[in-house]
Amino acid sequence: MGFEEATPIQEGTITHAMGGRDVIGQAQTGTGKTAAFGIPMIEKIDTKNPNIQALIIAPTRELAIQVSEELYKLGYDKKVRLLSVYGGQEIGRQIRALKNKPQVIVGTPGRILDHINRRTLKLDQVQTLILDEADEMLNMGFIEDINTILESVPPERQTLLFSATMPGPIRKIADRFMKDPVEVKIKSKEMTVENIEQYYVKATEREKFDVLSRILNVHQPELAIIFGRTKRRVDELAHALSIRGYLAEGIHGDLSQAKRMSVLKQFKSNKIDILVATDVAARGLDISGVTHVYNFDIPQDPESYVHRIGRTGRAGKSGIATTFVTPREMGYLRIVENTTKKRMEALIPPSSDEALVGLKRVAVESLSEIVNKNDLGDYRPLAQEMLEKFEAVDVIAAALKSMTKEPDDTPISLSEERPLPARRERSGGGSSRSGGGYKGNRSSGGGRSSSGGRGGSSDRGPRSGGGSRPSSSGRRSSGPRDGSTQRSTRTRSSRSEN
Ligand SMILES: Nc1ncnc2c1ncn2[C@@H]1O[C@H](COP(=O)(O)OP(=O)(O)OP(=O)(O)O)[C@@H](O)[C@H]1O
Ligand SMILES: [Mg+2]
Repeated sequence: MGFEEATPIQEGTITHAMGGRDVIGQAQTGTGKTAAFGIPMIEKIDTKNPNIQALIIAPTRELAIQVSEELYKLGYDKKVRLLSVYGGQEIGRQIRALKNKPQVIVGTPGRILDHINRRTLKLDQVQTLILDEADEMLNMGFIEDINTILESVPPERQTLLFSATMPGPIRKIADRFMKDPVEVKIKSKEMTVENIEQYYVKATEREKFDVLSRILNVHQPELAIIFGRTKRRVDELAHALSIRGYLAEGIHGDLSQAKRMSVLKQFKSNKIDILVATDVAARGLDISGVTHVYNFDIPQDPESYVHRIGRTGRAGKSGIATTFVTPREMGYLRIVENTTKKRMEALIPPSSDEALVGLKRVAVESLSEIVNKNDLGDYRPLAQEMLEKFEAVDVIAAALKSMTKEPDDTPISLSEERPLPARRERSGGGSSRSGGGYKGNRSSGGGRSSSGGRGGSSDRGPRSGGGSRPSSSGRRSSGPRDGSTQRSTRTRSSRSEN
């Protein structure tokens, strides 16, 4: 795969895992945790044994697909048979594929459970169980599903658990599911990788969009991800950006699986420059070349911030993260900084003149590129003709002028998002969160109709915190990512979300 040396988390965990120990691995985003669990897992597979020998559970469909792609590469020479099972894909096809004796299964909790219930997935020979992003699966309320899945896996298995963040309650999972695990935590001063420059921009809710477009014109990101708080927000932002001429598409949990995959594919192949996303795209996704991450809405908790900005600056590359904060939300900014142990630098929003400078620079770049291609054929005689009439510098200036995309002020409409409830800075840092309650408990989503008026539904899991957290109101959305869906009332269609 062209790797030259092991990353620290790989160096720290592979030997233990090969020795059969249970391992908890924590390291910053983009530092190769997939291969850290993937290599020992693949090494252990007996290719002559037709049974399922390893099960990897990931929180989202996109992640399940991506992890299986990386494992496929790792197991390619050994000819390990691998299958991914996730919601949104036709179950009949998966059932047929399961008959081809895969040895490794990568899946999302809901769909794995579905197959267990249909008796189409036999896990009694599993020797390695891996939980990727275990804390997110807690956030999403998958704890009971995971419990049930674990009952179908032999207790003498090896268990590996990996994530960039490990809030306290994850230890409970470890106590419950793991045997004397080795904990490998790659120590670093900060929770986020050094090669991500981190900025914040103070702007009111009304100013945000124009400030964003000016910043985009100055930054000229090659590939950017913009995070919005709710599904509606993401839809509106993607639409508004398209109106202003940016190549942007939205991705969130209400879109069909086919749409989610096609948007990601377009983004990976540079057909769109900007991916607008809810937290669905925040975890684990490894898209090379993401140069910029924007938090159009500041995330509600520090872990989410860490994962969101970790979509850039991966595998040693550099990246820039910019977080918008409304004046009332400054407390959240401090909470994030206390947790990550890293100060964000204030970014002064560029003026429209400065944004124009950025646009002019783009024109210069594209003109230079055309010159360098040296494919001007019959344009040259026309150029000669013009040069007889005008000064060369004027002709070039005119060309640049006509190529410069003047800042677009086509009106757009964006529903106002209420700021997060005012929250004071807490001392101590660490895994600071409100209400003392951990957000992972599905049944603790009390007070969920208390913040009436906040539009759009969150695309993340349930939250506790005594109703102080924003929650979905009005619109009902499906899927376990929606905190408003109580376990007991969970429908089949919501199950198939994952
Ligand atoms: N030893 C290595 N040398 C160079 N690149 C590597 C190495 N190991 C993994 N990579 C690459 O680094 C990128 C990030 O890896 P990966 O997605 O596993 O990160 P991660 O730690 O799981 O991040 P996250 O916390 O966001 O899930 C991938 O493209 C992967 O192929
Ligand atoms: Mg990962």
